Amino acid sequence: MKLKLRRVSKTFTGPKTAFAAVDQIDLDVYDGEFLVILGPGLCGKTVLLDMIAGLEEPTKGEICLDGRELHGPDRAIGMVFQKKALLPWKTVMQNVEFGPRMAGVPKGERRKTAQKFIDLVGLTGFEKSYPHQISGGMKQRVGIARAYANNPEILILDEPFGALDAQTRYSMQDEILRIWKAEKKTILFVTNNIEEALYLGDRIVLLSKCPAMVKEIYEIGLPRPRDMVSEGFLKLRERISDNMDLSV
Ligand SMILES: Nc1ncnc2c1ncn2[C@@H]1O[C@H](COP(=O)(O)OP(=O)(O)OP(=O)(O)O)[C@@H](O)[C@H]1O
Repeated sequence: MKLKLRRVSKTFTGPKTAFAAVDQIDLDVYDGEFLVILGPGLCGKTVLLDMIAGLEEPTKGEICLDGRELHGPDRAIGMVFQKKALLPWKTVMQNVEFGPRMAGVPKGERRKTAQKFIDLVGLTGFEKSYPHQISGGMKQRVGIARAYANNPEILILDEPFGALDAQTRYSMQDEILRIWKAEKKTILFVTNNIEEALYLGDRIVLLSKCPAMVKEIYEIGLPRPRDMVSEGFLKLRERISDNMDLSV
């Protein structure tokens, strides 16, 4: 077991009100798996991820990585965001080597690491480009390379392809599977899109509407690459769709 969540809850308290965003989530994430967290819009997915990433402290419950309880951000956990993740004044290379640089990795070594992941995400030749000079899909590739360059044990991707056009989104889904197979790191991938969840995940954790609770966990036994119009895929899509709370 890589990551363990036990009765993790988050309530935001204002001067007069309390708002429960996440309610008693129990979750086990296996080493090396591709786990998808699926839930309707505004159900509390980002709040849950922020707690795993150490950006928010749970109100109750505990989060353990390899048996050790997490408090605050941890280098073992890397994040790829939907947008605004890149430093606009830095080149692709500088963005990817930023983490290792902050960690004090010597220049030669961090260049080598950054180049490896730039190549892995298919951006060879764009090292000197700035974020405004590349497309949305390419920016997400840089975000993925940057997260991997920090050598995390778990990668969290929060709706990373949500802002991309449909065609780019499909190709990025294949890319992330290819990278996951090559690097063998545990991935926690959040989406509100059932097809995307079914195309990618070893398992899908379906969350309820806010406050987020685990509604059901699906083991997706379908072979990869998955055929989105196969009978198995469509049946599972229907089952999940029937079980998914409507957005807000
Ligand atoms: N710091 C905060 N203070 C108060 N309420 C918050 C805070 N952060 C999030 N919330 C509330 O928690 C709920 C869940 O938000 P969250 O961003 O986790 O949803 P989500 O499932 O990630 O949404 P989406 O699918 O749109 O990305 C929302 O109603 C939001 O307003």
